[in-house]
Amino acid sequence: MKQIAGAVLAGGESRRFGSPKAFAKREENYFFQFAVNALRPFVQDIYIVSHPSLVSRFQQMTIDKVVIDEEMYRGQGPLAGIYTVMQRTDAEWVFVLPCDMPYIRASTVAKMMEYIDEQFDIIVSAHFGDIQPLVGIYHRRTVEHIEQLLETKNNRMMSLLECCRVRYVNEQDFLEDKIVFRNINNREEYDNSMT
Ligand SMILES: Nc1nc2c(ncn2[C@@H]2O[C@H](COP(=O)(O)OP(=O)(O)OP(=O)(O)O)[C@@H](O)[C@H]2O)c(=O)[nH]1
Ligand SMILES: [Mg+2]
Repeated sequence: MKQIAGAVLAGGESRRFGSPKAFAKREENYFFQFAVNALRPFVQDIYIVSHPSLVSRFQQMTIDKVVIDEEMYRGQGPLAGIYTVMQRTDAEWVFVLPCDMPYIRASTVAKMMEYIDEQFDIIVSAHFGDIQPLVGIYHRRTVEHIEQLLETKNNRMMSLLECCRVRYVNEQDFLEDKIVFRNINNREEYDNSMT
């Protein structure tokens, strides 16, 4: 099997949520743990990529690698997180998940991985037209494009997708419960999803 690393993006500021989303809870687990647990069976290493203020908290809670966004691009969003993990790993592919999808499943990760294909640079979830760049598998060859975008302060994930060969995995490839891709941005979404 191709070498693959896991990246859990947890370097946002959770401004809308009001406290670090990675440490919000669903049942007995912290949000970031759902991403970690979903990736665990399939990847060699998992990198939690966050920012300096959260590092020690993560380190107390996990055996996985906790890294911070490269200083040069800190504050530039998820692309900076993916860039950082690609600098740390020599894995050919990086499976990216956000820290705020508390219904994500290992079975979803497994099904996405079936679409890894050297003809593509990126495999991305796009169920029912809902493109989820943060549920995606990125080949390390994309790092050059990522770097170019970050250099020019273009931080949009969609800009990366536009300049790469992307396999959009949709509901015809495999049917997944919509709840799996639910991400939590604010308190209202949290309250609605927990009740
Ligand atoms: N490593 C890293 N991850 C990020 C960065 N910005 C956002 N993320 C992560 O990307 C995912 C989606 O981001 P958002 O939903 O915007 O979360 P957020 O930025 O923490 O929240 P807001 O401040 O409300 O936008 C979350 O898992 C974030 O932790 C960043 O600069 N670096
Ligand atoms: Mg944000």
